[in-house]
Amino acid sequence: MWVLLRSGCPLRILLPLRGSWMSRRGLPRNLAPGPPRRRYRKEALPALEVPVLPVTATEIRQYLRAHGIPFQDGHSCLRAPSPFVGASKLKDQTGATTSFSLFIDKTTGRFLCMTSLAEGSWEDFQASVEGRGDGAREGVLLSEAPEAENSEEVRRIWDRAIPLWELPEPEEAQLARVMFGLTKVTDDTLKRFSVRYLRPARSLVFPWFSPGGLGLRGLKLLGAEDQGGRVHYVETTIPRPGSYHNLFGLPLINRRDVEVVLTSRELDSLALNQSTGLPTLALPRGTACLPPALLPYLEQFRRIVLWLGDDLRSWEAAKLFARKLNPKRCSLVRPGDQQPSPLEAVNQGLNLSRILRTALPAWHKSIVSFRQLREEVLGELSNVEQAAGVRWSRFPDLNRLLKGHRKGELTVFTGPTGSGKTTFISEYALDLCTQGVNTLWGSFEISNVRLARVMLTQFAVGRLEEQLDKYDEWADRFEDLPLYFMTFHGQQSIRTVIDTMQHAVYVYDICHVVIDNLQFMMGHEQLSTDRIAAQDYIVGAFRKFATDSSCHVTLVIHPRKEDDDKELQTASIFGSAKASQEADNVLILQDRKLVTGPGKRYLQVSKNRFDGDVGVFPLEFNKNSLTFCIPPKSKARLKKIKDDNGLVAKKPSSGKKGAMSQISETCSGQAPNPCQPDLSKPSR
Ligand SMILES: Nc1ncnc2c1ncn2[C@@H]1O[C@H](COP(=O)(O)OP(=O)(O)OP(=O)(O)O)[C@@H](O)[C@H]1O
Repeated sequence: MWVLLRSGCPLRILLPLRGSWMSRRGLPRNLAPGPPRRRYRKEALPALEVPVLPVTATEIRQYLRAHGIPFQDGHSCLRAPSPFVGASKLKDQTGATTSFSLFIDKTTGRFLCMTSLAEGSWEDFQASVEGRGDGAREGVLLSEAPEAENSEEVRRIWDRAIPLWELPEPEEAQLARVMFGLTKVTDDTLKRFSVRYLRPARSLVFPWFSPGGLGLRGLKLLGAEDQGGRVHYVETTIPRPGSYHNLFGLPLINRRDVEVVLTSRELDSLALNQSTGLPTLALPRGTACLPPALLPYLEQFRRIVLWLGDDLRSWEAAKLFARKLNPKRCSLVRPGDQQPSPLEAVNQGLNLSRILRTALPAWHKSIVSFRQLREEVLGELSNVEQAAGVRWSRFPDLNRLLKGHRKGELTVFTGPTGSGKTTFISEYALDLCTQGVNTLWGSFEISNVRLARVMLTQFAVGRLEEQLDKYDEWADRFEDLPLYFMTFHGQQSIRTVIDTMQHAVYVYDICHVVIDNLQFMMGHEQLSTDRIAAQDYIVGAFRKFATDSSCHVTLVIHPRKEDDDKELQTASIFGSAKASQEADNVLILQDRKLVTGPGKRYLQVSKNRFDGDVGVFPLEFNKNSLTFCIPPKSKARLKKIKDDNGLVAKKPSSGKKGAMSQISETCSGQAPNPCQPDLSKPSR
């Protein structure tokens, strides 16, 4: 595949840790290519590539009309004649015209020519239309996409893999079928989808063919491990997940097909296609994301059924993806006892066509009745744990209070100047990110390089300065996290920041945005009343974004200047009471070093809209790894706080009186006196 020079930005995903028989890239050691080549990039960090001026669908239409370019309006793209196809190529093998083979994404303006596979940004397209260099107009494409460098490796693995039924030992084939749950999937189905088996890695191999059957672009290896009676699947892709854009099953789609079922796993697609005969496609990275680069391939379908899995996460992903695909053509299969994942349904002997008929339309008007909501409410009630969100692995006490990290919520985080807010929130977000929560960082105060250094240290749980030989290993793993950084530094307008966040949600399926900190969007208002009004407006904008985009926003806000020895409360957040009213959660990093000695902090949850549990727990700081943990020998433990007067629960009880016993919630809801936030520290 070829891309224009300015196009493309990396996508990232967490790969599960691999067993020792795997090389660093997850391939069997005897198949791994020689010493790892180090790729140098202009941008070391996965910074968000946001168009300078975001384009709207109306502007794209106006531009095309103004330049006399005919177009057709599609579900998520506009179709136009491609300037990247020579006249001789305008007929494909079936003789049909391919003159409208350019797909322009209505939200981002990015284009893809389905015939030549040229792609680029809206600016690239305009430049080519106006003949402004890049050679794009003449179809001279400037650089080779990175996956080409993997082609040898891909070919080598593919050639060593064989169809399951050609395995010499029938027992081995049977074992593989059992491990992958394929006992009811026929050889015919595996053959149709060109699935092979790689013996040394004991993995299924799913190919990624170029559209039009032009060759092999990549592979996905699926290994299965037995973990105490449960099968744990391990995926490895070539190229890396960020560039792995395979819609598995695409070669089997006929250009006249108008309906398709989207699944999150290749195995589900096999099962569905076999038992219903319907066209099926599997998403490249499951429920983690639907990259817009795939949307052109889905334009031909008038109806898309999303059957992504059997849990609440799959359901939420299905709703998000339907927005991108145009909800009016989407239906969703709701997870439930009688509606497991497609492969499981086949194995249980269920009727998959009947399940597909129960799919719910994704689109409804802005007013809904309980009848439309009842299925969703049932979903939440029967998956209580998942409804509570993703749980932190490093902060069990946070799970006890907040229960988890949920989409669509707004968390306000505050703490005294220099108390470690950035350091803590970095670990708090990293923890979620390592569990697959696609995260976008807006660090306006400290540079992205410095932030990434803190995060990498926290990720490796130790100082990398002293073990530079391990740097590449950790950096490789870190690079695979679904983590992005906005490139802003210093003051920014809220409009630009929200536009960037919207772009990131669309392109990278971001579920968590961290803004450090709000004061950098406040402009230069001098009067305190203007500052309060500006902050209220900004908080309102983030609140609306979180709800509308079903994305969690964590917003760091400085406290008002108060006496150093006074504890902070909800009312200490700078500005009016709007921030705490709009927030679903309020977290305060209490800096009680005077009482507890250096390094010790307390995290207080002073508002929790999900279930009302508030409380406080101690955190100990490790200066080497820049991480926080619960002090091992401390008698002070998590305390749930009922109200100003008393505790409702504590586990186990605290020893000392003092440190935490006075901390109590005083969420008065009254606007505190406006005064300046503590912005004494300059940007770093
Ligand atoms: N509990 C702690 N004990 C001692 N040092 C800490 C602790 N937490 C963080 N630090 C260190 O203090 C410094 C400042 O931390 P950080 O930037 O996270 O604070 P902050 O509250 O975000 O600051 P600001 O108010 O300027 O935004 C960092 O060098 C960090 O490593």
